[in-house]
Amino acid sequence: MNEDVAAREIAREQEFVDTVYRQLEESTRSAQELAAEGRARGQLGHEGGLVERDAMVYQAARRMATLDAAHEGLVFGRLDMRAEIDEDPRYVGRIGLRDGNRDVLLIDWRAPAAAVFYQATHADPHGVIRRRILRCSGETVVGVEDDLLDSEAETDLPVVGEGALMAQLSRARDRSMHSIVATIQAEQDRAIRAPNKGVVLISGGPGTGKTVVALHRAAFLLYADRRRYETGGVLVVGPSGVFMRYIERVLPSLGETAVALRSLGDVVDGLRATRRDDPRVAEVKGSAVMAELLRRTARQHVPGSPREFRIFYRDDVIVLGTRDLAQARRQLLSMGPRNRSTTRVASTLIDLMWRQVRSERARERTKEDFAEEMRTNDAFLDFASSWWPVLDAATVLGWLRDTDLLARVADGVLDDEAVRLLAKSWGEDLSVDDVPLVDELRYLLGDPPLVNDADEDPLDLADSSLQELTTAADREYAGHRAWSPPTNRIEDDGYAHVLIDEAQDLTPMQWRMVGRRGRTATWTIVGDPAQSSWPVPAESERARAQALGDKPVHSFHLSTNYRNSAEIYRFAAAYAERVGLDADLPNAVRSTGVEPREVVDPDLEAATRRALGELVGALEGTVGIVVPVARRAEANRWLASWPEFAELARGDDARVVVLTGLDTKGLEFDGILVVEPAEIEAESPAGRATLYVVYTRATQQMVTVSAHS
Ligand SMILES: Nc1ncnc2c1ncn2[C@@H]1O[C@H](COP(=O)(O)OP(=O)(O)OP(=O)(O)O)[C@@H](O)[C@H]1O
Repeated sequence: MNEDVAAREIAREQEFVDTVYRQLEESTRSAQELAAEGRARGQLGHEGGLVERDAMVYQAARRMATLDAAHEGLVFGRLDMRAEIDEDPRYVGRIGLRDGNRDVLLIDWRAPAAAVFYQATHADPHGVIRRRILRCSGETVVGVEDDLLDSEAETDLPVVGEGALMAQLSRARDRSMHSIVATIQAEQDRAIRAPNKGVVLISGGPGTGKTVVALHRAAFLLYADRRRYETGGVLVVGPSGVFMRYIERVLPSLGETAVALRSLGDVVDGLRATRRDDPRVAEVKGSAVMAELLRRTARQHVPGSPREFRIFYRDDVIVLGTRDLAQARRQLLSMGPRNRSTTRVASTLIDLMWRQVRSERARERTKEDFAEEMRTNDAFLDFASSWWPVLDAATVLGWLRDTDLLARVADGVLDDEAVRLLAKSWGEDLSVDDVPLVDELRYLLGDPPLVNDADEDPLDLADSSLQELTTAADREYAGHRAWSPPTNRIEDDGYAHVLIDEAQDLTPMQWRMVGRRGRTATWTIVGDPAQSSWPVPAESERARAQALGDKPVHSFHLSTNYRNSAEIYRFAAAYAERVGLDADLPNAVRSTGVEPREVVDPDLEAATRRALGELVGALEGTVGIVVPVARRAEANRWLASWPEFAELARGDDARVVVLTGLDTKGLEFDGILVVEPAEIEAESPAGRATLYVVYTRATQQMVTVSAHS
């Protein structure tokens, strides 16, 4: 195919793309005019609805064009069909658009009419003769890539290009993930468009597109039933803040903003944790038995609360002693979550006290008189509210810092070693693994009744301190949420759809936490068991099954690795087999001719420096230096002291970064430099799976460096 043909085809497509952008301008102008007119008339009727929609479409398109300008633009696909199906070409884009006559100009990629763009194959062309992908930079078409799907069709359509998929896979990586909307493959498309019932479970080995497929599915669901998901909310959960930042631009670039993106440390509204516990501690905190330990904790006496109350009533001294209070506690706890019973405390105590009223002078009064007097008695009110205060979950978790209390509630639940680890683990701030514990306690304690559903009891302590957990910083992602802001109340925790990425890493306690947010939701769950860093998979499986209840599960499997070069993935797969990981081994399609290198050099620092120099010299994009946790500080010091990399290692979009094995989950780099892989393998019970994850992060080149062979 000569270059003239390619240039001519590009020029033709440019004409169409120009028409699309002109139409956008046009729609906006008329939208603005109509809006102004509507405002002048003081109303927006049916026309007004259309105006607003056009204006929104325009805004969305603008944002997308700037966000992903370097990759695919607003218009990215064209189908030429058999003449008996459609004589005109069909264009597919990130949003749908109509021309002045309201005829379809551009089909939204999520619309049923666009499905054929992804599902047509050589074996089954679905009436498509030629599929074309347009590469744009901003509003300019810079290339076209064609696939002739129906070679038997009589056609004079020219076929240009080498294949868009390979071009996209070979591009240099920056620090964020991109949309794959133009090159979604047929097996991925089936998972993206799966009917929204129950649970869609997407599995597949490393680099098979699980994350991108899940995100495109979120965008698809919002398109298919916008009203439901915008009001009910979509929760997307990934392993870490770094990972969430890595994927965060994909949804907006698909036109979606109504999604809450959360890392495991900030699933609970109002809490944000980034600190990770040592793996052994995380194993204790994540285990399902913590639920029993916390159930006991939530029933404890409030530390430091009064254990007795005395009051003089007429001729009687009334005493609420240990036994009475124990009885009152049992009674209140049997009525449901502790905070919900705050409105019943006064009446429960008054009942017990009234039984002690004996004197004649007192008996002249009725129980109602007595109750009335107590309800206005400051000493009684003070006692009741400090004996049975509204409890906030984080405070109750803090009770476990008391080693006696911890030993009491852990008796028969945790062994001595686990108790010791837990006792040492509490930091100044919450860790990622503390968050599900706080959430568990929130549900055990319950929310205090709201003012308007409480009765007239003066002990209605409805202004819960839980409310204070919400701050502006807690809602960094609030912009992603089109529905009402978080209230931190249990009844508002639920979402209409819950999407879990890297699901193999959720601990049982984390499954309980996300499960509470998806009781009535549909779910998308993606993961790869071989990459799991949780040491007791069977326990996690059980917790997952519980979280999902009896929802029907529809499974999809992805089988092609689009990330790693074939050379790198061969190395990783051989490792997985050698160490006995029961790995799902996908087929890596792209070969670079560059094998991974294993360097052994007693001077680890010099060898690392040399290897890094070679990688940044050979590659255009990012390089990750992956080190054992114990060497992270040292490796950062090395990097800071090497002047030749100072520029590359600076800033949020640095090309070179230092990470631990767990930090690399879900991410990818052009080059990976693994320092002391044997130590990464040895540093945690699931170290082999972690090292397998590390070995599957590079797109182009990988080097390992060890001091000893
Ligand atoms: N159809 C596709 N077209 C272009 N690129 C794709 C396609 N599918 C996947 N990719 C690319 O392959 C890489 C891996 O995708 P992704 O991270 O979603 O895989 P994953 O299965 O979640 O990986 P892992 O489990 O190893 O973290 C990404 O760079 C993604 O953009």
